[in-house]
Order: sequence, then C-alpha cells, then structure tokens
Amino acid sequence: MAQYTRVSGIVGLITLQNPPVNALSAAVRQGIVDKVETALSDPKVKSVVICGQNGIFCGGADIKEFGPKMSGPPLIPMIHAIEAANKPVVAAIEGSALGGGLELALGCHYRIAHSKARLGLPEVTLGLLPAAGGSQRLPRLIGVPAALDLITTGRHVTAAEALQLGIVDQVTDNNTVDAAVKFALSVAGQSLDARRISTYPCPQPSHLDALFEEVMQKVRQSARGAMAPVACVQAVRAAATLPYTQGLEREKELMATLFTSGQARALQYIFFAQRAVGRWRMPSGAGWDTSKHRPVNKAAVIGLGTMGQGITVALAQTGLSVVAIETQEKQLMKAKQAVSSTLERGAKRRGVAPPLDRISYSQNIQAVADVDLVIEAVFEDMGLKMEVFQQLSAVCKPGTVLCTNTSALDMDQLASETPNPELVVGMHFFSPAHVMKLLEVVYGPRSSPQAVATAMQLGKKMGKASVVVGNCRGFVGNRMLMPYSEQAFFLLEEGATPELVDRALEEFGFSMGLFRMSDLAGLDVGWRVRKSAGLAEPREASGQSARIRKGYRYSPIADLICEQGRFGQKTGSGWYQYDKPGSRVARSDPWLHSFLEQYRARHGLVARSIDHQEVLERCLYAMINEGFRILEDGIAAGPEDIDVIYVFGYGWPRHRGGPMFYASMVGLAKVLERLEHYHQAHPDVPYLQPCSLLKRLVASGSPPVHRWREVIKKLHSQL
Ligand SMILES: CCC/C=C/C(=O)SCCNC(=O)CCNC(=O)[C@H](O)C(C)(C)COP(=O)([O-])OP(=O)([O-])OC[C@H]1O[C@@H](n2cnc3c(N)ncnc32)[C@H](O)[C@@H]1OP(=O)([O-])[O-]
Repeated sequence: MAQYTRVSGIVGLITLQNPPVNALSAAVRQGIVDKVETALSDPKVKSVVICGQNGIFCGGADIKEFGPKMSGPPLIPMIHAIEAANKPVVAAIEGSALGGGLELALGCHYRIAHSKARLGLPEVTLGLLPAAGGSQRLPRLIGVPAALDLITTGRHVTAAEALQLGIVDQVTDNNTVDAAVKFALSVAGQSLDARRISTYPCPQPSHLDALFEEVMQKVRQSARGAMAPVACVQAVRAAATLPYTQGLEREKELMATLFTSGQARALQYIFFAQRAVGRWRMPSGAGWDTSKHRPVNKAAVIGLGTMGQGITVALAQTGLSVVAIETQEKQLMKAKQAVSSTLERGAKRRGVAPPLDRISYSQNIQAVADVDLVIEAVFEDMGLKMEVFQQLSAVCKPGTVLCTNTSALDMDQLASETPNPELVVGMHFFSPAHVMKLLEVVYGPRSSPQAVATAMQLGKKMGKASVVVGNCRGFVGNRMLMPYSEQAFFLLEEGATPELVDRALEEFGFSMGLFRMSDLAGLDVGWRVRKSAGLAEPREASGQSARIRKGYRYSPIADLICEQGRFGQKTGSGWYQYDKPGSRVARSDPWLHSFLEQYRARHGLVARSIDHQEVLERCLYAMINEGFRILEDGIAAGPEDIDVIYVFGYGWPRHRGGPMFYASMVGLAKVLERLEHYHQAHPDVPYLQPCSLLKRLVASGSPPVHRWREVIKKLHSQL
C-alpha cells in the first residue's frame, strides 16, 4: 500500500503504508509501481518524494512473505523504473532504511536522511544478499571497501556516517519530509544524467585481486560455515569487475542459491524467534500482554565480583542510577577501578562521556533503601545468598523487585527467605554481563507476573535477548549443557581427544569447541557445581565404581584435571596448554594425551577411532533431547525460547537456527533413531534415552517447529 498526494504544487509525495516498518510486501510494491506511474505521468508534477508513514522509511522486503511462490511486482524492475524516471525522485529517510528499503532509496536520485535515521543492508543476517541491485549500486556509490564492510556485516550506519560515506546527500534535524520536498523543489527540472547510480563506473581499488582474496579469507573465517557472507563478497566482486547488467545477473544467481537454503530459513527463524520470546507467558496464563512492569530508574547490584562488575557496567550504560554494594573494602576498590575503566573504554569507542557519576559505591547494604530493583550477584553459596535476601527484605522500600543472578541454585528456596516471595525473580546474566546479549529471566511458582514483567522490561532496555524460563537446576541453558559436556567427557574415555571434539564442533559452526570454551570459562566452575551436586569426589575411587555415580555412568576426567590445579586459561593449563596463565592461545598438550592414555589403561578402556559425525550426534542430540525434556516440563514455553538462549548465550551457530530448529532440519525421526541407537549402546546414560515429547512429535508426523507448541499444549493438558 502506498498513498499519493501532490504537495507544494509540483511535488508528488508517495508514502509507503505498511505498519509497523513499511516492509515491502506485494501490496506495497504494487502501490509504489502504481503511484510512481501516476506521479511521472502527471504533467503538473516536476519532482517526486518517497517516504514512509509513522516515522520509518522502510524495513526492507517483507520477510513474512518469503517463500517459493512470491506474488506482486518484483523489486528490481520497480527500482529501475524509479532510477530511469525523467523527474528527480528524492528518498526522505526517517527511522530506518534497511535492506530492500535502502535499495529502493539507492534507486532514487537523491537521499535526505533524518539525523536519527539508521541505514544498512542487513540481508546477510537473514542468510541473503542485497539482491535488488544493492550489491551492485552500493560499491558504485561508496567504493568497494566500504560497500564490502556494510554488505558482509549487515551493520547499520547512522545518518552522520551515511553522509560521510556518501550514501545520503543531506542530513536534517527537522521534519525530513519537509526537507525532502524543499530539496525536490530545488532540483526540479535539473538533469539526472549524473544521478543514476547504476550508470556509475565502479571505483577500482588498487590491488583488486589481493583485496578480494584478503576479504574472502577473513569472511570465510568469521562466517563459520555461513554461506551468505561469502556470496556477498562474490556479488560485490561482480560489481567491481563486470558491467552493471552482468553484475545484476550474478547477484540474481547468487541470491537463487541462498534464497531457498536451510541457512536462510534458520536465520529468518531466529529473527522472528528473537521477537517472539518477548511475548512471554507463565503457566498461570499471565504474560507480556496482561502484566504491567514497575518503572526502574535506580537499581542496585550486590556483590562486585566479575558478574557484579559486568552487571553494574551494563546498568550504567543503559542510563540507570546504580548503587553498587561490596562488603570487602579491597574488592570494592578493585571493582570500582575495573568498572570505571570498562565504562571509559566503552564511552571512548562511542565518542560519548563515560557515565561514571551514575554509580555510587558502598560497603553498606542500607544504601539500597530507595532503589526500584536489586540484582544480587554474590558468591554461589545458598547460605550467603539467603542472608543477603533477608537483609534486602528488611532494607528495601516496599515493592522493590529482588533479583538473583544465581546460575545454579534454587531460586525458589531463596524466595522462601523473603516475606515477599512474589517480588523475587532470577536475572541470569552471562559473562561478561555488559557484552553478552542473553538474559534468562527465571520465575518461581510464587513470582508475580509484575516482577517478571519488570525484569523483562529492564532486559529489553539493556538491549538483551531476554527469555522467560521456569526454575530448575541450570534453568534452560546450563541444564542443556550438562548432557552436552557429559557426552564430550565420555568420548574422551572412548578414544577421542579434546582437539578432535573441538574441531568437530567448530566445523559445525560453534565459535569455540566445548573444551576450548571450558578452558576460557574456567574448569573450576563446573567442578564446584559437580561437587555441590555430590558427584565429584575429592579423590578418584578405584576400579569400575570410579565411573559410576548414583547408579549411572560418570566420567571423573574433568574432576581429575581440576585436582591437578588445571583450571584452564587462568592457570596456564586445562584441556590445552597455554604459554602462561591468562594467555589465550591454546596448544595441544602432550601431558593431557598421556594422562588420557593412562586413565584408559587404569580403567581397562580400549581407545577406538571416533569420527566427527559421532561427536556431533552424541553431543548435540543428547543436548537436544534435554531440550525436549525442558519443553515437556514446561520450563521453556516453546522451541524458540531454547533456540534464542543457545544462539545468544552459548555460541550456537546462528545460521543453524538453534538446537531445536536444527533438530527439525535434521528430521525428528532421525534424531530419535540415533538417540535410540546410542542409548542401546550406552544404557547406563539416561540423557540418551529419547524423551517422550520427541517420540510424540515423531508419532504426530514431525510437524514443523512452529507447530510444536500445539503438541506440547496437548501433552500438558493431559498431564
Ligand atoms: C529480495 C531482495 C533483497 C531484499 C531483502 C530484504 O530486504 S530482507 C529484509 C532486510 N531488512 C531487515 O533485515 C530489517 C529487519 N527489521 C529490523 O531490523 C527492525 O525490525 C527495525 C530496525 C526495522 C525496527 O525495529 P523495532 O525494534 O522498532 O521493531 P521490531 O524489530 O520489534 O519489529 C516490529 C515488527 O515488525 C516486524 N518486522 C520488522 N522488519 C520486518 C520485515 N523486513 N519484514 C517483515 N516483518 C518485519 C517484526 O517481526 C515485528 O513484528 P512483531 O514481532 O511485532 O509481530
């Protein structure tokens, strides 16, 4: 849909109308084609302005309409008709001009942007490339290196940067449409020969081949198997080396391979999943649409270890006043310094003043008396946390939401220590808290929807992908990590090395394999959790019993490594060795290999050859199986919640859509068959026993992931 009016006598104004982001649906494209024709054939009209309603130019092609059968006028001829027009066409860019929206604007002869507008070609993040001429026009307009940067990363630029790059002709602080109309009046009747970007020669960088080779190498490395960034480089190369029409052909060819790919489906699924998790619901039926959050202007953080420091930084950067509490004076001083320097570095990067004065530090918990929300981040010790919560209940003003950042303890037990358990929720941040995008918001049976809504609203304000989850050991993310790491330890017992397991996972697309990741996070963390669960014993028991705990198979390998004081990067050795404590470059460790050999010999285990497929199936399917149990238990409301958690918090490759989406792509029947196979081979490993929800889904014909909720709902109603 597009509206047409004539303004200032001679300017045809076309307004895109498709709330909320004026996406280029079939109807909008038809509207543009029709209204452009009207404007161009009206002799009174001397120039044209294209804008979007409600302060946003255009969020790009309508992703919801992507599919094998697309209707409506195609984008490329529509944009060509605009570019070929004999009257100046000006794009008035407010809010966003993204993807097809920016490509439309690049077909216009001039672009005027509001100073707060954002522009970009984010198609790569959806598994696509700017295939409405964008990959061919942008390099012609701003040069190959800058176009490569924007197209391969999909990053959005501010209006100021767009002006500097030459994407827009003018930036205004005032009404953009008025400014564009004024501009359109000023250029009416002028020659457009120099304004049609497709006719520009592409600027030729020196050492073209070397440049593309270097960029391709970098992109392949960071893409971790994603196809779209590679295709983006190939498309820009076509712009730099071929005439426009041939370049456009290449763009089309490349897009054809991407458009129907599983990767594009996965990335578009994650785009919508990220938004769907905001529409949370609790088992009581209360949810995002029925619960009002409390305003949070001032928050407190209790405990300034690594997590507390990161949370303090994140809150201050969000614009809140923060009271940061640490009882140990030395730690308080250390934390203050660390928080200040992180804020200073961040502010320098963004060219703003560091928000240091938003934080007040104290050793006295009384200082939290007037805050709206508290985040407790003290040591993972139930006794200590209970004490803190009792103090908070006595000190805080009525209605203060009390959050715990625990990753392993029972949030409900903590809530029971306060006179107002309805105010208690979990806010489980991931380290470093000011960088990692994920936040698990954990509710217990007594948490009020208002407290959940308040934590979710704060998460949104902090720019986090916030997911509401129920209370259980490890919540969603860490609970699924248990079978994943357990399988990896078993694989070491059976003949694998950390290098083999990591290589398989990294080739799959994980940013880091499990063992490299554990070395980074610190092996002592998991050791402490296993000890508190009564699994890890201080010294290895002998014989068969060493590998059985609580009646099931157990691998003490990780505990034995920790007993050697090998906690990962921070101690200079873990699953790998490092040059010195704190170093990040992992090297194979002969000590570890001979340790594994001795371990196997001691336990009568014969190493066998293990391939990548077995590593992936055992580690990932065990994790996915736990994901189904989580859905069955109602801890996560739907597969999207789990997938967002894994993509944003656990380095799961985005182009594989998250573990549950991946399972649906592999085929649920195949996942079930492989789990049955491995469970038969390892009957003493309960995590490998296929969960009943998975069996039910397979029995009901393996519906696509967006229909799983129906099966889950039916299951819950039968319980
Ligand atoms: C084929 C030729 C090549 C061209 C390819 C393309 O253009 S590919 C496209 C390239 N473009 C992009 O990649 C841009 C993608 N969009 C964005 O980055 C952001 O939405 C935003 C910055 C435009 C607005 O941010 P914000 O925080 O203000 O708002 P929000 O993010 O919460 O969204 C509000 C609602 O709009 C929905 N929706 C949004 N965009 C689209 C769309 N294109 N389509 C359909 N729907 C879309 C979104 O799902 C949500 O729906 P819900 O959950 O309410 O039912």
